[in-house]
Amino acid sequence: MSSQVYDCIVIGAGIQGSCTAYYHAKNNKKTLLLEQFILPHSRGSSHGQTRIIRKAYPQDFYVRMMEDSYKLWAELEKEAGVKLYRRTGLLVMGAENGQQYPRVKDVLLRNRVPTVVLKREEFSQHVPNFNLSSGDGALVDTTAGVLYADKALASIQRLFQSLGGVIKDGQKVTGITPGAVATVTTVSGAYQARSLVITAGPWANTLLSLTGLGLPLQVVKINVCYWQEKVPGSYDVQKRFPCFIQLESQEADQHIYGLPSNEYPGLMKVCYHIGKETDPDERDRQTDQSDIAILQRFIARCMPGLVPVPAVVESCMYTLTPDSDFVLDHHPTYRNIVIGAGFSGHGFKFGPVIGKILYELSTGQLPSHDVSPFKISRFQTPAKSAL
Ligand SMILES: Cc1cc2nc3c(=O)[nH]c(=O)nc-3n(C[C@H](O)[C@H](O)[C@H](O)COP(=O)(O)OP(=O)(O)OC[C@H]3O[C@@H](n4cnc5c(N)ncnc54)[C@H](O)[C@@H]3O)c2cc1C
Ligand SMILES: O=C(O)[C@@H]1CCCC=N1
Repeated sequence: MSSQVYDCIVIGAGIQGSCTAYYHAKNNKKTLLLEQFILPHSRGSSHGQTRIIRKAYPQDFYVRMMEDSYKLWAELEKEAGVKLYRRTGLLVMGAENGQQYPRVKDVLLRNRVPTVVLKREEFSQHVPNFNLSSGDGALVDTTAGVLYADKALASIQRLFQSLGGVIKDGQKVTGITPGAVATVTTVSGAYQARSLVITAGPWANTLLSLTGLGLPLQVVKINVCYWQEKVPGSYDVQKRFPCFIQLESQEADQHIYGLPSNEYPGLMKVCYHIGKETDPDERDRQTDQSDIAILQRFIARCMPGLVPVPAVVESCMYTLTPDSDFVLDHHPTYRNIVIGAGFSGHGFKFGPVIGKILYELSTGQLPSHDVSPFKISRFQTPAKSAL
């Protein structure tokens, strides 16, 4: 066992764990970040080149957190000297008389987020090569855009190390002994700290079971599909094509979302916001493609400039809570263990603000945002008894 006692050990070096570790180190806490795989890796939820950043949400609390997150991303960008964000705008479409679109519109306008509501007759002038569904409204959250995810993750880990933080990768955590000084055992060592933060993504429940806790989380595999432009450049970021979210559609109950052609020239990323359940260690054995069939129908109808057969399919995982809101809380039995989990397919953009909140919780400070929507006690299923 290493004789050093860290202020904090963070378990899991995805975006949430890396940001949490960074804010600890920035505040002079001796911090160890443990990761099961050799970094970088593509087996969790934070890999890939791009993610959407937006304020368009149906809940005010997410808009408020995003106000902070945009500022923190800008600080990180400056500190790292790497471009992490590109503004593209986000086109949001959904039934004018539906449940979701009017709520997103109200929340954006109430929070004075720079928003353009598009009239149907001017839609195609602003958004070429896209068919707006009948009955749908459309608006643009103009400050939204693309985050360069892989670059962001690598930059934050580098900044953490430059602040004196220690990363040990290839160190799968196999045991946790809670206590005022907790011990974390990995496949090749044991480490001690006064506080622990568990940010294990799809493996959250595997880790939490080591502390006697289970959360109602469901892990699903997402087919990350890229679709070829029939005419090169039609949906290109350089031509200012926006990101989009189609809230409800005739093809699907869940959102369909897309990012302009960027990382793979001539290929636009369009995905379905749900997938089929998987064991995170067996992700590639989950071969269901029903989401791809939904996307093909949507693309054929609404995006006639794309070939309706995916050109590239990559894999990623969501860890869903029953209400799609995150878990940001203390462990119910061990106060010096803090949990960040269940980011439900929309957590990347919040990385810095989540890192800051988890740092505040683990150092006993009042969190800078209302964390009541993220408490474990909201789940009906009682937490399993502690060890
Ligand atoms: C296809 C797709 C598209 C998405 N699009 C968006 C988007 O546009 N905008 C957005 O904001 N969000 C988006 N998200 C969601 C976002 O990417 C996730 O919410 C976020 O990456 C979750 O990060 P995490 O750190 O919780 O998990 P992860 O990135 O999975 O990190 C957890 C880490 O813990 C490690 N770990 C697990 N167990 C152990 C152990 N025993 N010992 C040591 N280490 C361990 C894992 O190896 C992993 O590296 C998307 C997600 C997917 C899959
Ligand atoms: O978080 C996001 O912005 C994306 C797009 C909508 C569905 C989930 N992820």
